[in-house]
Parts: sequence; structure tokens; C-alpha cells
Amino acid sequence: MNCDKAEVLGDLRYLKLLAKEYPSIQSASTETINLQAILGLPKGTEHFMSDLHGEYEAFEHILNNCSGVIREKVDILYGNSMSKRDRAVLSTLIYYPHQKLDEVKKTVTDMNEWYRLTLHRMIEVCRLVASKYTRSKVRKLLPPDFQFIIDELLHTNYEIKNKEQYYESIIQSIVDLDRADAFIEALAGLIKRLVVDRLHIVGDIYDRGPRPDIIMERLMSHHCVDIQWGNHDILWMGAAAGSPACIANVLNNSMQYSNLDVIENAYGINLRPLAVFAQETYHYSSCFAPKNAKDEKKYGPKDLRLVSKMHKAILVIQFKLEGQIIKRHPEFQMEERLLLDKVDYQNGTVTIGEKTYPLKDFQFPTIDPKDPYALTEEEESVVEQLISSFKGSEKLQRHTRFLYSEGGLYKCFNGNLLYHGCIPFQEDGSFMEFSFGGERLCGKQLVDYAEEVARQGYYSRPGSPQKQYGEDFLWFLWCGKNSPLFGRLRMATFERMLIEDESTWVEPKNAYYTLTQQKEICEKILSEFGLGDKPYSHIINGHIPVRSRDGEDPVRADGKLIVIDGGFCKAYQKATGIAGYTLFYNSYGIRLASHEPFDSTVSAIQQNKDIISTSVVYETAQHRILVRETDTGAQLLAKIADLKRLLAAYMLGVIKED
Ligand SMILES: O=P(O)(O)OC[C@H]1O[C@](O)(COP(=O)(O)O)[C@@H](O)[C@@H]1O
Ligand SMILES: [Mn+2]
Repeated sequence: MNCDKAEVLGDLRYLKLLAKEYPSIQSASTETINLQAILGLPKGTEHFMSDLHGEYEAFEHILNNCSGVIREKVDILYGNSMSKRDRAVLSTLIYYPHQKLDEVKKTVTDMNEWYRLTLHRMIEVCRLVASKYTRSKVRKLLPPDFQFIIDELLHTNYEIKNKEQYYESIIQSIVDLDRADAFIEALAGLIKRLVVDRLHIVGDIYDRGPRPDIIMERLMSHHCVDIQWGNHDILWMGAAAGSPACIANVLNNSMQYSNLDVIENAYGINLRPLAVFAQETYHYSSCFAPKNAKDEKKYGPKDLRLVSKMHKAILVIQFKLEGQIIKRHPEFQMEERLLLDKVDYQNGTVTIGEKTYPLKDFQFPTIDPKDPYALTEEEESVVEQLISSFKGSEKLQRHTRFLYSEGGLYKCFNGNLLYHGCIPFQEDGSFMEFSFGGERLCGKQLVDYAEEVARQGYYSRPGSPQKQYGEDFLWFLWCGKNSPLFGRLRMATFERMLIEDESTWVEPKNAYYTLTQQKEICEKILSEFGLGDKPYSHIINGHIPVRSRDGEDPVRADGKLIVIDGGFCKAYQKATGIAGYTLFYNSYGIRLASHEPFDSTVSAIQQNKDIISTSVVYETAQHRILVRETDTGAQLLAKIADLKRLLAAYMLGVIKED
């Protein structure tokens, strides 16, 4: 042991704390040996998804099939000995054990035989996926009810004759005791748990699709997940924090897509005050009808009229509240979005820049042309009630706290840099500067600042200036000019709702999106985040749907940037042509999978459908990547160094063994 005495004595307080966990030379050495062994194992698998947009069924499916990896393992084992259909059934059983079992029972006549074969196969799959972990790690993950049995079955060598009988008799007893279903479910869960070590969500869980809350619940029960906030997530976080402008935007999005179920039923937010106010204040106007109202026959004519009026009411409130924020914060540089004072309320036109456009609807009884951004008393009261409903939703607050605790604006992990939107750039290739909090900020400093203020918006003392600024900043992150989460110059909601001329609907993108076609720019970003010296670093980005139908490639800048927003979002699938990309990073390298549109869970189960269309090996490592080379490896190496110092302290007698 070559530890310097001064070095040992230097952090004695820390070593004494460590000694509580490893109180003897024996326990500290055992742990050191364990950690050394882990360093030599293959790196754990990371799974990346983004832009889920409330599509909980497709999300659940991809989580269950681990982007096609389960099917791949089944094919490795049985490609030559089972039919394609049987392999698909076995895979579906692993994805949806409960539902698939119900179905199998309707068709299979000899269940005894089926259970025996299936259990054998599932244990083999389990053994294959467990092989890259230490026995101790696998043991810790075993479902408690079947811990001993699975451990035995995984490690029994079937080839040895006298073990064969032992193995068979365990399986037969499981079947005889009617525990086969529970056992299959436990094995399926274990296989999925072993295939993916860590899940990364690169933003936009919320909006457009039906049930983001179900996705949140699923993420909260996941064994290891991190989230990079998307602009839609930050919007909901702002709403949960009580920002009235964010609340109005959340409601606008939900009404636009007829998603009031999430608001009212999932999160228990009371929309009655808004409904009553809208009913009394507005006439029906078709430009505020939900996008998909007709397609999905969601509404009867009365409901449609009411929702459209509520939509108009909340949009007017939104435009007023946004105007107030823009005026409070000249540093956001968004004055060009002040449009209510550019409206000619007599003639029904708006002047934007040099041009004047007719408005599709110009009945605005609550707007005082002399003070267009002021809420009326009634609007004020609706907003107050909505704030208290959003803040009082236990479920929404629980989900928001999870987004804060497991999420952030970006993450550096195993050499990769993950974020949803962009790092704002000038056209000339330099980082774009913003004046916030009395400082000029750009690049990493900008996003670090933005994350701090985003936290302030939720956690600061109610009524404090910090809270107000934080809430306004959450709104800025959602749709602010060149915000790192939004990445565009403007959000043209006013124009999209009220102006016919589509040339006004354009939302120009920040220079980031063209510049990052260049490898040097991506390398500049990676260096900014301390990943410049790592040859295998990539930026993993969401936010902008990849139009694969038009030949767009998710892999850019010689492979330095990968965009994995392929569009889980059903509304965007016509444009993209597919239903999303997901990324898998295991010890052999990185692989990109593209997915076909997901029909429904029922058809996935009945027809054993996978939705992987292609799986492209994107980058193969030159050698199998070991834990030693990962971020976890670096932490383990640091811990080994600490344990060695502890051992030295025991040997020097500076700390006594317990
Ligand atoms: O296509 P939709 O749902 O009408 O939404 C359009 C709005 O959504 C946005 O694209 C933001 O959402 P994304 O983060 O998914 O791009 C806005 O820029 C735009 O105004
Ligand atoms: Mn987005």
C-alpha cells in the first residue's frame, strides 16, 4: 500500500465517515476487490428517447421492447430453432406478459407443455442478458418472490447430467403450484430491467398527445432515468409553479389538441370558472376550434362551441399576460411580440412591421384599446382560480418535483452531451450573448444560469421578486426569442390563430440549426461543455422533427450530432414519415433505431407487432467498452482510491478497526 501518511491524515474526517460503512480491513478490501471486478465488466446499456408528446402507448411499447433489443436477443438464441412467429410471440410475452398470457390461454391446448417450454426459454434469455453483470448485481435485482429460484436456475449448468433433473423439477413445481404466470411476469420484468441500465429522456414529455401524466408515472417508477427538459416540459413546470402566462399557454395547447382530459381528469384542474366566463363573454368563432375536433368526433356541436369559446378566452388572457412579461423584461428583447397594441379594433386589422393584415376574428370585448394588456376584473378572477387549481393539483406537483429532481437543461454523460433545444448561436458561428442578471452570458454559462433561474421559479419564496423573475423566465424558456429550449426567433401563436396569410406563421430558427451541420461547430459546443478531448463524444438533440420522408438524416456533422426527434407525436407523422428515432448505447457502440407509427397496444399484443423498421449501427466501438472507461468507472476508481487510503489508515493505526 503506497499511501502517503500526510495524505491519509489530510482527509481524516472523510475517512472516518467511510469507516462507518467499511469498519474493518476485511470489509474495505472486499469492497475494493468487488469494485475492481466491476471495472472490468462491459459498460451498461443506455437508452435514449425524446419528444414523447403524451404518446404513452408508443412510449410504453418502446420501453418494453427496449428499442428492438429484446427481439434481437431472442433471435440470437432461437434464430435457427424457432419459427419467426414463435419468436415474435415469445418477444411479445416479454413485453406484455400479463396481457399476452391471457391471450395464449385462449389458443393453447396443452398449457403444461407450453409453460415448461416457455419458462426454459425465458430463463435462457434472462441468462444471456444477465451475463454482462456481476452475480451480486443480478442478485440484487431479482424479484423478491422468486429470488432463490431464479438465482438457482440462472446458475445451474444444464449440461451437467445430475443438475438437469434438479432444474426440470424446479420448473415442474412452478407449473404444478400454479405459479407459472407470476413467474413469467417476474422473469419478463427482470429481462427488461437487465437490458437497459439507464434511460435518458431528451425532453418534451408533455403536450399534443393524450396522456403525458401516464408517461410521468411510468418514469417515476423506472429504475434509473434522467430527463433533459424540453420547452413543453418547462411550460408545464412554469404552470405548476403558478406562472399565469405558462398556465394560459398550457391550456391553449390542450384546447388546440382536445386534450382537456389530462387537465381535468388526470390533474384535477377545475375549468368551470373559465367555462362560465367564456360562455358569458364570447360568441362562437371557428378559428378557435380544436385542430382535431372534426377528425376524432370528440365533441358534439354544443361542446365544440363551448371549447372554442374557452380557447378564445384563454388566448386573449395569454396575449395580455405575455405582453405584461415582455414589458417587465426588456432584456428578453421581445418587444416585436407586442401585438395587441398594433391591432386596429375598429377595422379588424393588425400591423406587423410594415404590413397590415386583416384579422379572422376581431370581437375582443375584454380588450381596452387604450390599455390592451390589462386583464379585466373577471379575467383576473379566472386567472386567480386557475393558479390555485394548478398549484393545488397534488399529482401535477408530484410530477413537477420529479422533473426538477431528475432533470436539468442538459447532461454530460459518458462523453455525450444531451439537451433538447439548442445552444444559441450568432450567424457568424460565435455563441449568442444574452444580458441576464446584469451579466453577458453565452454558451455553457447561459444554460447554467437558465437552469438556476428555472429552479428559482418553482422553489423561491412565494411573493418574492426571485419567484416572480423565475416564473417569467420559465415562460421565456418556453417560447422566448432564441431561448436555448425553444431555439426560434418567435412563436407565432397570434398569427397562426388570427391571420390567414401563412407567410406570417413562420418561426425562423436560430443559426444553431444550420451551423451544426458542421463538425467544427459541434466540436466547439462539446469543448464548451468539457467534452472536447473525448473522441467518442456526440451531441444528442431532440426538438426538431427529422423529416426522414424528405431524406433528412438524423445523423449530422460527420456523426457528431444525432437528432432523435423523429416524432412520436402523431400530429407530426405525416411530415416525418416515421414515428421516431431512439438511440441505444451499449458496450459495442451506438445504434439508432427508427420506428414505424404505433397503432395500438391491443394490436401489438394480438399480432405480436414490433414497430422497429430499421436499426442502423451508427458507430461501433473499436473494442468492447468497459465500465472502467465510463463516468461510473471514474466514480468507482475514485472510490477505490478512497478505500485504499482507508486501508492505509487502518494499517497505520490512525483509524481503529471496529
Ligand atoms: O404544430 P402545433 O402543435 O400547432 O404547434 C406549433 C407550435 O409548437 C411549436 O413548434 C413548439 O413545439 P415543439 O417544441 O414541439 O417544436 C411552436 O414553435 C409552434 O408555434
Ligand atoms: Mn420541443
